Amino acid sequence: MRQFRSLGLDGVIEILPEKFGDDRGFFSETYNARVFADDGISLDFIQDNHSYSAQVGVLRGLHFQTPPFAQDKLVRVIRGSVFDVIVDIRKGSPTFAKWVGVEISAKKWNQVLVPKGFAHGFVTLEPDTEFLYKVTNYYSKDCDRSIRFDDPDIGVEWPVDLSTVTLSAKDEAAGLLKDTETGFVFEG
Ligand SMILES: Cc1cn([C@H]2C[C@H](O)[C@@H](COP(=O)(O)OP(=O)(O)O[C@H]3O[C@@H](C)C(=O)[C@@H](O)[C@H]3O)O2)c(=O)[nH]c1=O
Repeated sequence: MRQFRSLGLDGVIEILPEKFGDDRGFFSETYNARVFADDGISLDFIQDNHSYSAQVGVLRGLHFQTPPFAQDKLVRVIRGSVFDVIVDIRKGSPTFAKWVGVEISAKKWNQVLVPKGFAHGFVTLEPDTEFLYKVTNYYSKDCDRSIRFDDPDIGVEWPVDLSTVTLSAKDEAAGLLKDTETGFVFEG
């Protein structure tokens, strides 16, 4: 039985897909549209992504795409573990700039649904971490945005030494939430 658990922000949920272990190994349905629909969630995933991070402390984020390329993301880890962070960036939302964090790991076999209107990031807690996710819109370089992972107005408590994290050049140069346009209508 698949379990859904709210992580405390509107539409941000943790999913625990069932895993059937046997002598051969295991089997798991990692996505089933009907099960999501039974829980009132209808999403059209059209792209699958896979990132590999070699070291502990690789920090990717905080990312989102603006309309018309805004994305819902269903994220999971198949090797290693991450501390995953989701931030409400919907202007006017009662929880604007609030964040939640959850450990996602191959061992826990959990997933997180990150809806449109939320920025997303993670830091690896183990070397050789593989992160997989489904998204409901195509990648758009023009609509791709990054907000500083250590923005004091968000105040994410990353469980790692921030002086040693590995960032992309894009994330290194990211601006603050207050300087980021957020007045979009994130539909669907
Ligand atoms: C995200 C993405 C990147 N790319 C390319 C652009 C670039 O050359 C290279 C690496 O891209 P990035 O540095 O943006 O990759 P990364 O930092 O892993 O970006 C990802 O971070 C996590 C936290 C998310 O939430 C994702 O939505 C995505 O933004 O891959 C695509 O072709 N398609 C895609 O969907």
